[in-house]
Amino acid sequence: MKKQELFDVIKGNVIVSCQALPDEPLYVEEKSIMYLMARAAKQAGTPAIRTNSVRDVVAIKEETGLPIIGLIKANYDNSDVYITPTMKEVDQLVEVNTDIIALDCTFSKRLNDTSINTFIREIKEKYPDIVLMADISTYEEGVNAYKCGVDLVGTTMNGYTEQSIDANITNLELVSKLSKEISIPVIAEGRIHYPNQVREMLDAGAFAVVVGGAITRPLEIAKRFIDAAKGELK
Ligand SMILES: CC(=O)N[C@H](C=O)[C@@H](O)[C@H](O)[C@H](O)COP(=O)(O)O
Repeated sequence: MKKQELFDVIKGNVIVSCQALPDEPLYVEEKSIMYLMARAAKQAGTPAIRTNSVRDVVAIKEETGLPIIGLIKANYDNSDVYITPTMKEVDQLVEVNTDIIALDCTFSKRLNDTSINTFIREIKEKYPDIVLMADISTYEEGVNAYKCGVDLVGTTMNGYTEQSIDANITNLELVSKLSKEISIPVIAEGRIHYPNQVREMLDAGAFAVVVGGAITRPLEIAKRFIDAAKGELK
């Protein structure tokens, strides 16, 4: 799907993130089962799916035919960045026709101390038509990614990096601030657990909202209920 068409279908909508890492209950070694989560999300009306790994991109595309925001989580020594951290993962996602490629665009330490600006430039040189979603954790990182020419900025990493913990800004505030400053879609993503938060994010300026664990991670969902029974309501 072309960029404008993608933007048209996701605008004002909820994108469901369907992810299960090897240490999670819904990860099955032999075969991806996340396409079943994606099937449910499609029936509910989501216009796009965010997912991790080549096998889930392929399985979910085949099942739903929906556009995919794809990423590959990969850990490297001496690097704090794990969402599509190198060209190797970008190549793999391009190979399976991922519609939007999500990558960490924070200022966290990257492999061989490379800079995010250089990495974005290299990706755009290699794949001029690529649509990139920058997963950021702070306002400054969002503005920087925008200036580097990414197509969308998401608050995915807010609260997960040292610099964002220090910045102490909620996703709602971040969305509001960024959407006033940059002229590309700002996607609200990360710990959106209740439907009313979706409305708040859109009212704050979010172009679209990604909801993951609250829909597709049963362990996380069950734990919230169990914790509530113990008086630990979050
Ligand atoms: C921080 C990180 O690695 N986030 C990942 C990015 O793709 C996913 O594990 C999250 O599920 C996704 O961002 C959606 O967020 P939430 O599951 O909170 O709705």
